[in-house]
This record gives sequence, structure tokens and C-alpha cells, in this order.
Amino acid sequence: MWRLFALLLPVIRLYLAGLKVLLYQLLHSAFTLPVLPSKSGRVAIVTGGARGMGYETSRHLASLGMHVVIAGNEEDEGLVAVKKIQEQTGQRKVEFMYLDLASLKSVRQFVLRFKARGLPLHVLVNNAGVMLVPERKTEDGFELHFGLNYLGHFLLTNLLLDTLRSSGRSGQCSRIVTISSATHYGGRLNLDDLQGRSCYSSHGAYAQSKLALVLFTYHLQDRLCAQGDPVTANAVDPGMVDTDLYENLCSPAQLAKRPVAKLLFRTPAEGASTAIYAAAASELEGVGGLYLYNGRKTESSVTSYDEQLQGRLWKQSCALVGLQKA
Ligand SMILES: NC(=O)c1ccc[n+]([C@@H]2O[C@H](COP(=O)([O-])OP(=O)(O)OC[C@H]3O[C@@H](n4cnc5c(N)ncnc54)[C@H](O)[C@@H]3O)[C@@H](O)[C@H]2O)c1
Repeated sequence: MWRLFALLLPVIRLYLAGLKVLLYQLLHSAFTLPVLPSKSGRVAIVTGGARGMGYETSRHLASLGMHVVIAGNEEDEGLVAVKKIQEQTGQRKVEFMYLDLASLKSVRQFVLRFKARGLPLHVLVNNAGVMLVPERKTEDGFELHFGLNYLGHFLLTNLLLDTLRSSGRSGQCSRIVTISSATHYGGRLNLDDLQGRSCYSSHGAYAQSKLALVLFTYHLQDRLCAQGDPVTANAVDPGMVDTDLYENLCSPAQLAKRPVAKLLFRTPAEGASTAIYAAAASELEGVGGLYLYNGRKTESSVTSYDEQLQGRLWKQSCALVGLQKA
């Protein structure tokens, strides 16, 4: 009985968070991006930039003149996306680089290849993600949602920090934009069981990974501030958006989702607008540590502001990915 309850609770929490977002989307129109300044000569990496919101983010940043690196694990899809963006925006400096966030080795290799190019880095969009995948492990043995959505981005960001730092300056900070989700409000972070071994729930695992990304963003911003680095870190909640992310919903939920998505979900372009805003808006110059939803600063969950938890998660994450400095 207790086990059934423990399994159902994360499902209920996730669907409640979803319902709240749908209600909001029913009553409010999508955030409209203001005209953004040219970003010619600047470089961005967008993880999972080949489809969904990542594609829209890559396309928009390229249209602002940025050199965009789409970092993803599906090469064919990535190359098609590059071609489409080049044709639509006229920006030739759009490229695909292989990155599998479910492999720490791949993350390290990606960073080495990127750094070997000698390019600066002004914007890192931690966008890639998976949701509700049946229990699976990453190459390194981590629960997939935690390992890919969170730990992969944790390592990627940390390894790219020196380049972000040296590419930014006062008045023109480099920016880290990390895509979280409203599901983080229902997320629970169990530092003694981050891999969900005691009672696995894909719903709980997804929500936990998205909560971990908010905790990470706030702690990262504090560290950047303390060191006086010209880099900012913000978290973005895109709302509910009609993308392939929902492909792992069970069949009845898929059937129910289709008409609801048509009516109430945002399009990928609408969903990406807050991430693009965080990456490029002049109003956000030098501003970090925010949770942005529908183009505005919003309160994230009470747990996400727990500084002790942020610090403990950071330390544990360093140990898990093999980073020396905690
Ligand atoms: N769609 C929504 O309603 C919604 C709501 C809240 C948050 N989000 C978040 O938005 C982000 C983008 O999702 P989306 O909705 O555009 O979905 P999507 O499925 O269209 O895009 C996900 C991207 O992640 C990439 N990816 C998956 N596994 C990867 C791996 N191992 N290595 C590298 N890249 C990998 C995919 O190739 C794809 O490009 C995700 O982080 C998701 O959690 C989405």
C-alpha cells in the first residue's frame, strides 16, 4: 500500500503542476519577444538545438547574427537543422557538434573539441532533455533523467566556465540559460537516493532533474557573483509546449494530450521565447539568479531557494562527475 502511494504521489504532483500551467496558458497569452539587439560576432552553444524549442532558440540567435553551435546526439537531425537555419536566416555560421549528455566522456570530448577551435563563448543554453523515459541508466550508471538532464549539463557548464568567463566583460556578461520546468515545483530532491533506487518513478525522476537544475543555477550564480565573474546564470520555465518531449507518455495520456495540446500548449517558437529573451535581451545585462517564466521573473519553489541544499547538491555533483573543486 505504502509503495503504491509512493509511486502515485510523484505522478499526481507532476499532473497538478501541468494543470496549473494549462490554466495559466488558457488565461494568458504567450510572451511576445521584444526586438532584440544584433549579436553579430558572438558565439552560442545550444544543447538539443536540432528540434523543438532548442531549434527555435538556435534559429532566433542565428537571426541576431550569432555563430550558433547546435550540440546534440542526433547527427542527421542536427545537420538538417543547420541547413534549414542557414537558409532561413542567411547566417552561415551555424554548425552541428556531437554531444551525448548521457555520457560524461562525450561531454568532456565535446568541450575539448570546442576549445580546440579557439572560439569565444558568450551564451550557453542548457536546453536538451528527456521526460518520462522508463527506468534506464546513462553510460556512467546514473538514472537517465538525473544523469542527462542535470549531471550532463552540470559538467558541461563547469568545463565551459573558463571560456565563458574569458569571453565576457563588465557590461557584456556571458550568459548561461538553463531550461527547467514547472514540474520542478512538485520535485523532491533526495540527496541520499539521487538515482531513485529505493522507489523508482519516471515522473519523480524528471521533476527531480528539473529541480536540480534550478538549485544548480542559483548556486552557480552565487559563485559567479562571489568571484566577480562577468557571467550570469538564469533558469527558464518555457510553459507547456507541443514538442516531441511528450513521446513517452502512455497511450491513454497521449490520446488525451492531443486535443489539449492543440488548444492550450504553446508552439515551440512561443515556448522558446523566454530562453531567447534570457540569452539576448539588453534588460537582462548583468542580471542573474532569476527563474523566468513567460518573459518575467517568477518565484520558483521554496525548496529551490534552500542554500544549504544547493551547496550539498553542488558538492555531490562534483564528486559524481569527477570534478576536483567542489
Ligand atoms: N515541451 C514542454 O512542454 C516542456 C516544458 C517544460 C520544460 N521543457 C524542457 O525544454 C527542453 C527542450 O525540450 P523540448 O520540449 O523542445 O523537447 P524535444 O524533445 O523537442 O527536444 C529535446 C532535445 O534534447 C535532445 N537530447 C535528448 N537526449 C539527448 C542527449 N543524450 N544528448 C544531447 N541531446 C539530447 C534531443 O535531441 C532534442 O533536440 C527540455 O529540457 C525540456 O525538459 C519542455
